[in-house]
Amino acid sequence: MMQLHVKNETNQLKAVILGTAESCGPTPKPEEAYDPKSLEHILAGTYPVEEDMIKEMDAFAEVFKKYNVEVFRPSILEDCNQIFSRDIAFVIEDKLFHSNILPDREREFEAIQHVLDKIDPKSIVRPPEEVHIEGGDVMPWNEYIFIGTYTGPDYPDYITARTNKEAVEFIKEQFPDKKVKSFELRKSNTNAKDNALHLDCCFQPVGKGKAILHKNGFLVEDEYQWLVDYFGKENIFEITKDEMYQMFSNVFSISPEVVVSEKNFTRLNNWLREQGFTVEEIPYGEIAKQEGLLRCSTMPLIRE
Ligand SMILES: NC(=O)NCCC[C@H](N)C(=O)O
Repeated sequence: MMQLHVKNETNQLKAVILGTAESCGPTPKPEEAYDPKSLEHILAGTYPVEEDMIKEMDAFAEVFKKYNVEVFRPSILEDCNQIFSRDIAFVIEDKLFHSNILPDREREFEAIQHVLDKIDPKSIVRPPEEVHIEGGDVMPWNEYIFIGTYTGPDYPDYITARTNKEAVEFIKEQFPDKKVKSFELRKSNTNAKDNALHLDCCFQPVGKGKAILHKNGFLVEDEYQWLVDYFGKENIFEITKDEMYQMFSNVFSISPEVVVSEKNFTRLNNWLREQGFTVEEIPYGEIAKQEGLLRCSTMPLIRE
């Protein structure tokens, strides 16, 4: 049996699910897009092709190999986009939660059954139907759990709003000893630069107490300010609107010392190195066109 263990975003990674771009299907029709950045590339004729995305994910898998991380891949479903494993499930402490994801993406979960079979069924939790939640919005951070949400009355109008207020209440009930801190995110179905699709699209902790952050991703200034005060201004790398769009906050920590990042994120990668991190740079610019990057492609199962 596999013993799940995830307390935060950065402890030494031992086992992870990494998505796959194999058999991800043809370019979607505009009406099939479920995020504005994919839509933009569908309309411009620049939507990424399978072969290029497979190469990018292979490079990511190589980094895991270098650091002796055990990697599981989803089984391949025909013509199904399975790149973003992060959202379909998430682990907090010793429990794996089966996300109530966008219905268009529900199929992706069945492809990790071979991993679920290794886990004690008592450790697998399916939230009730009214709880909408995706792993990109959930970040365990030691005594805290950070959650990105959207609670406006127009929630049903946003295909980009994935985690609702029922989810925040549900996580609070599941972890009464943790401090659950939620953040209202800015949503746009049509403009990717004004859309924080998930919390990890505008914020992510790195190391033991630093963070990457973008102010405009947050709807409530006090909530953004809470993060600045919690981490300390000197420990924050504030990214621009364009850098959020490029997915700068969606790098991925293998340990408190090692961060996997996109090779063209020069300003961020230099800052990380100045802070003492080892930066493993890989190409991920094609996958970025689907409004997800490295954190989105992974689902950690065990961190030390
Ligand atoms: N955690 C993430 O931010 N995941 C990225 C998911 C992108 C995908 N195109 C979606 O809209 O669901």
